[in-house]
Amino acid sequence: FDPEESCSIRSNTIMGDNNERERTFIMVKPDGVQRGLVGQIIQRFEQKGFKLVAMKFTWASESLLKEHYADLAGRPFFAGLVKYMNSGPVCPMVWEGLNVVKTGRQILGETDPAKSLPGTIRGDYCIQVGRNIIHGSDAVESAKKEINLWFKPEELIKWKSNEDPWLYE
Ligand SMILES: Nc1ncnc2c1ncn2[C@@H]1O[C@H](COP(=O)(O)OP(=O)(O)OP(=O)(O)O)[C@@H](O)[C@H]1O
Repeated sequence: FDPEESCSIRSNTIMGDNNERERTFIMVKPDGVQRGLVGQIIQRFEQKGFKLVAMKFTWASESLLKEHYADLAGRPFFAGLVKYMNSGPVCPMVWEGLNVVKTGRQILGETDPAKSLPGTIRGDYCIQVGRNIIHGSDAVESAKKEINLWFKPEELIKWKSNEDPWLYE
């Protein structure tokens, strides 16, 4: 029994070979890591049906974080944001699936945890905007930029999930 072969036969039969879908960049921030929430966060994306394409555990440099948050460089909280994001390791990931950028943001909740509904990650696990435990791309274009910034192309793993035909018509 070759699981890889069985996997590709099933997916090829039902979906064809071009089943690459939208991708988003999700990152557990240093407070999420310190508070032991990496597993819970992964579980929510997995259970929804999204497919993990890349993941690492890293302590991001200030220069990488400044580039990641370049759009916010003029904001008064920028220096504090970079310091917070550089205060410990983070867990950046790439998730794939239909509408994963928009749905991913819904799974995260609002930027400000106080405005996030229970049932969302920020609604359930955190309190303040400056310690909101997770990042998620806000658009398909920014997802592409962020994925390129945090991952090398060879770190994005191509694989076929046996769940595909049970998730998509
Ligand atoms: N008023 C604020 N005070 C402190 N930190 C803030 C404030 N506003 C935003 N931030 C921090 O900057 C991050 C980026 O802000 P942005 O407005 O881009 O929100 P977002 O896109 O929901 O967040 P993220 O990009 O982290 O998913 C927020 O997630 C939060 O950590």
